Amino acid sequence: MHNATLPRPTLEINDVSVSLGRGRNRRTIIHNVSMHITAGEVVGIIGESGSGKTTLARTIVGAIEARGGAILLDGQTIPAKGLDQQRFRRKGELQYVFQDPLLSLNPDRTIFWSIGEPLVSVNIPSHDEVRHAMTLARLDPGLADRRPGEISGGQRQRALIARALVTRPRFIIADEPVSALDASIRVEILDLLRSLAVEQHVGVGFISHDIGSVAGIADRIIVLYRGRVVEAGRTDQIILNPQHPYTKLLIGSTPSLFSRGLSINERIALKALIID
Ligand SMILES: Nc1ncnc2c1ncn2[C@@H]1O[C@H](COP(=O)(O)OP(=O)(O)OP(=O)(O)O)[C@@H](O)[C@H]1O
Repeated sequence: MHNATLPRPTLEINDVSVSLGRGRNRRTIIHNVSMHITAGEVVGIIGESGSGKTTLARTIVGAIEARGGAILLDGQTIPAKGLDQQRFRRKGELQYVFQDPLLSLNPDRTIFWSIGEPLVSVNIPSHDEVRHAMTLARLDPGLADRRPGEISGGQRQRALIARALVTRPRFIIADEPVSALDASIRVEILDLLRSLAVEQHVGVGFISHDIGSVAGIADRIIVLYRGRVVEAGRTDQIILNPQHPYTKLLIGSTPSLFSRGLSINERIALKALIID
């Protein structure tokens, strides 16, 4: 049921369960997960490898059908399948950024083509729309005619973010968007995602196995463990006063820089010093 007390616009994940695999191998990967993301905030979703982060992300964006529960945008259930779902996805209000830009960008096409592609089903992408998305993603519009192999890894990640931004989404789910990047580029992408939330009022779901990155960018954190939310709260609360043993373990291995009352921007800057 929609929670009437939530501020809007809000993306709500309501008691969602997901089962994957066939026959005897079928098992439940996500167990009754509830969470929400409000426009203008970054919500970190943290968990170790295999905890179900990608499955949850793909379910939120409609690539996997939930077994139970609902996903709502502004109180309206997002259609789980069929034409209604296609119609919803075409509007591009909810976008997904993958970890690996090389897998997501067509190697034979220009960056311009890849960024404009999500618009193709609605209209022919204009130069202005693509340039605007590139500018928002802090990607030099002069790179529009290059192929993915002709730009750097950081630029490719920005191209992927521009591709998500071209439909002017209200929510972006970014799945390990910085894991494959060098430390300094990682910080730039974290800063970019943070700015999209604060300046463009986009709601960002930021998925990572790295508590340092999540703590550097998120307003709130959700801790996923074996497909269940074991802890959720404001970032400083979770970092300074973790309750669940698994969260304690995650935080125990992270330097204590976060416990000194630093602002998010200071944390993002410091992240450059403590990564890896
Ligand atoms: N199509 C599938 N069929 C069956 N099991 C699957 C399928 N996809 C994922 N799983 C299982 O679901 C569990 C969660 O996987 P998922 O990729 O969501 O985790 P994750 O937290 O994103 O991990 P990582 O950080 O390594 O990407 C894993 O045990 C995985 O083996």
